[in-house]
Amino acid sequence: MSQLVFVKNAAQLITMKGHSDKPAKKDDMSQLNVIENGSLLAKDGKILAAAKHEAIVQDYQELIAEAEHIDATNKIVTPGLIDPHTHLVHAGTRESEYAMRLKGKSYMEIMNAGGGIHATTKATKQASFDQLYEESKQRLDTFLEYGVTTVEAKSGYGLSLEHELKQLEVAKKLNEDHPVDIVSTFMGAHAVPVDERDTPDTFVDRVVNEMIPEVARKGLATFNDVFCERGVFTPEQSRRILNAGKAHGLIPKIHADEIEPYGGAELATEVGAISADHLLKASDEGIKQMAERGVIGVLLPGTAFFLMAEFAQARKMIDNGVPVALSTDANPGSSPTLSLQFIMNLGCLKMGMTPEEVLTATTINAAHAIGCPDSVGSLEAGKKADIAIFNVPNYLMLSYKYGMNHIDTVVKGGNPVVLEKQLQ
Ligand SMILES: N=CN[C@@H](CCC(=O)O)C(=O)O
Ligand SMILES: [Zn+2]
Repeated sequence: MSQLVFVKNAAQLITMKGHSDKPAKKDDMSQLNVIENGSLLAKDGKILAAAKHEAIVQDYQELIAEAEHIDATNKIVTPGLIDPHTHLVHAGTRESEYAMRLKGKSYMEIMNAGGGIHATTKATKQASFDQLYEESKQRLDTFLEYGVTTVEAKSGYGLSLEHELKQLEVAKKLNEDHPVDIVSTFMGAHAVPVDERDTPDTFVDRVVNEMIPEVARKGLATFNDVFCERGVFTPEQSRRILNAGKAHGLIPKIHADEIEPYGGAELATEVGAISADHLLKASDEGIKQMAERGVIGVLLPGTAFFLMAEFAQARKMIDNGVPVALSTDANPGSSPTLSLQFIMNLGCLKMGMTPEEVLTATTINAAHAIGCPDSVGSLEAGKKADIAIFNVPNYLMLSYKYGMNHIDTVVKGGNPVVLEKQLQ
């Protein structure tokens, strides 16, 4: 028997229809395709129809009679949110570094002294598969409770073949076991390990010759990422790593221009990256090139907020034609939040984005940034029935009542997985 779910009478059904072929940019980022008093019928995990309530009732009477009903009266319905940049799989926390930063130490000072990414690498290497799985699963549960149904997850706290594979295998198993879908990125080049055997260049050799081929052979990642930043990997080393990934079928992504302008946005364009992420200090030339080549800017305002740094110039990027997506950057050092709703708030309040643009940036543009716009990111017939129902009467409320979890119900692949939570 088929499984039928009927989400009915939404005050606003925000479909995001019409942006699945290419990411939305400029004014198109404001086209949400909202249906007032909308309903949605899903069958066997896929969306059958999303339209005005009366129209669906007329066309699908018999199926509706058999369906499980979810009442969305006075609520809004959006595609399940998508987080296109997380460091989901890691062990431990770094609250002592947070306290140090509050007293004036910088993120890079802490990392150069052996903390930062190195501290989480040490904890992640020591953690068993099961411990990593359990810690990461709890984060995924929270993502889901906040309306996120797909996340990208990077490795990068192993920094050796064995431990990078362990992180990616944990992500693979979680993808199999957990309702949230995971798209994996290999990020062996997250830092040069504090290990006397390696110089930066010999470590890059290992990433290129040892790790990338094995990750690709095992089919453990779709994307290949690098932390291109002064004191971490140079643009030349990053180019080498991203091109090596491409040769093995891994699509380039890049941590670009986070701490200082370093040519990361330009390199993303040159290597044909699907996205350049962070971009707090991206140059005007880099922004222009990204717009010309359609490289998605994945902006991470939680990181700027938490590092007390300047925010990326989202307004300038959007006005110049860069398709923008938003993400938590969830990680224990620079952005320990799991709330993509709060990131949307920061997009509006700190980066000059509109409530419409932040919805585009966390649904269909985020889907494009991780290569799955054909299956998720909008409420259109044929796509996965990944649905977020928020306990607010209109989408402006998501931005207006900031810092809260407005989720009421989450449907994943046609299954109600978070049910009727009270407004918190
Ligand atoms: N900047 C590089 N990597 C992460 C932070 C990782 C960490 O501090 O553990 C980021 O995207 O912000
Ligand atoms: Zn990151």
